[in-house]
Amino acid sequence: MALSFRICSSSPLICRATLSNGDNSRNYHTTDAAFIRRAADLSEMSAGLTSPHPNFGCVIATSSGKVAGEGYLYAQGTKPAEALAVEAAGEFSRGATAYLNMEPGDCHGDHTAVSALVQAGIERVVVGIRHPLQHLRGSAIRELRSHGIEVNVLGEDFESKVLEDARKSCLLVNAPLIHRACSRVPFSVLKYAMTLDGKIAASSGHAAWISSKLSRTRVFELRGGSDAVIVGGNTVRQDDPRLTARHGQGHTPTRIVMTQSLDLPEKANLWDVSEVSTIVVTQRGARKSFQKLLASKGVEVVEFDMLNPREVMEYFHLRGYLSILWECGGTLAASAISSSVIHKVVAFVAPKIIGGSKAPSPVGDLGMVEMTQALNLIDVCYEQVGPDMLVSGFLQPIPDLLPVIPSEDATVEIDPSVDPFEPSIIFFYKTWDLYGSFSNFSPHPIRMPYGEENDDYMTWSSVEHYYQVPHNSPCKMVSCSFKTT
Ligand SMILES: NC(=O)C1=CN([C@@H]2O[C@H](COP(=O)(O)OP(=O)(O)OC[C@H]3O[C@@H](n4cnc5c(N)ncnc54)[C@H](OP(=O)(O)O)[C@@H]3O)[C@@H](O)[C@H]2O)C=CC1
Ligand SMILES: Nc1c(N[C@@H]2O[C@H](COP(=O)(O)O)[C@@H](O)[C@H]2O)[nH]c(=O)[nH]c1=O
Repeated sequence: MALSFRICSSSPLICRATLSNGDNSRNYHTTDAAFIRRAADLSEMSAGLTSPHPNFGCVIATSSGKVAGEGYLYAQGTKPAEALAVEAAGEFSRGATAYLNMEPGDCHGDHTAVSALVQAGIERVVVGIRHPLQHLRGSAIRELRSHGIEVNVLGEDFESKVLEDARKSCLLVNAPLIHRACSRVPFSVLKYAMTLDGKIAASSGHAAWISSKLSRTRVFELRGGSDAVIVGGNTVRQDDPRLTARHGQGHTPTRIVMTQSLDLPEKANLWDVSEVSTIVVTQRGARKSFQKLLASKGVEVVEFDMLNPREVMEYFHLRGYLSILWECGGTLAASAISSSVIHKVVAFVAPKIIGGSKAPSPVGDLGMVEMTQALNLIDVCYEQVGPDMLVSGFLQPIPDLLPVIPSEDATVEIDPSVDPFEPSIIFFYKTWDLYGSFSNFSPHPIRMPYGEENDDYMTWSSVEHYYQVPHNSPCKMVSCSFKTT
């Protein structure tokens, strides 16, 4: 059975989906699957810009299978995909079906997405996946149903191979958020370019360039879709990289350098933070004078008692980072894989041979001695990019939301033996949780009275800014009158 999209320019309808042969229920599933996939594709158009929110896409289709309107969330804080789609569809929304790659995050009293669908007269909503965050999960679906709208969730209300594939595309476009919901580290992708004989540089360390220009543009896109790019100290010394996204649009990720020695050059492209910030993570106490030099250039230095990929990733998870692109050499890559923080691998293989028994390879020592120990990638994809072959796959599967996160109605205590009010346990607010505005890293400002008898108020950009105020400052907290905006 085939589904085709035909462009129609004479009306606000964008295109028409037509089905050929097959029985009705299969047609029904195929249509739903195709529109859900389209919603997932749309949602990915703003990858990197919506973080820490998910990528949302919405397609409004009439009962005759015509697309009446489409929308996707452009960036954090902009109009929801659902509102844009019903605006585009206009009167065609009445009685239509809305396809959403993900249940809307009906967050902190903001009902814009649900209201837009209800007010537009949508009759049925098909949802690819429920919202992965526990406190948002199920609320929008319940709200829509309370307005008499039929809501179908893929994998819950009906199942078939074609719908399962569509659901998978919804999991893929929001893999970073789903990992956030289920683990304590950001979603990490290890990317490298290697020659056909498996080298990521010549034995001299020279690596510019292995992959083609077209492949490197794809890398810029990957960077643009990530919250941060990370390299090891040796890559900074060898390559003096910029690590910017230069594909001409969108977001540029934070650059992170992981170095134990802090033995880095005084001048480097990464120390130019005029357009993008750089964070250097290092061992506590390493080269204090160099730390000062970096700070004077505007580079943030974060010291760790135990500098290893897991500690570093847990730290960036707490800072709200959703996705990290590892562009390091084999030494750090091996350490990151061994620490189980790499979820996906993206390799550009160039049809070149450089040779050299000492030339570096993409992954250093993992301590494996037999081929049976090799890590097998799953969901592997192959794509030709110019002269190169792009091979990608997952080292860890995307957690399946169905069994891992129960719906809000069926929520049970994860560990009933842990009492959240036990005094010895400290719980930190996270930006994406309920009351996330109290997190140190939330961008919400806080406002405090300046003194006991003074009507003046001081405002700090975030809780972290407030924390940085010296304890003996007259600005210190005198009463607990938090006002978050
Ligand atoms: N073709 C490609 O895609 C790429 C090629 N390259 C090439 O690879 C070569 C560099 O490879 P490589 O030396 O492996 O570089 P890495 O980027 O892996 O850097 C290794 C360094 O990372 C730092 N580090 C911090 N913590 C750890 C840890 N827990 N485990 C391991 N390392 C840690 C150390 O820095 P420190 O010594 O400062 O303490 C270490 O020396 C260069 O020739 C470069 O051109 C690099 C990236 C991609
Ligand atoms: N040599 C090599 C790559 N090398 C990676 O790209 C970094 C340089 O980035 P930039 O300075 O922003 O252009 C370098 O430090 C290393 O991490 N990448 C690739 O896609 N293909 C290549 O052939």
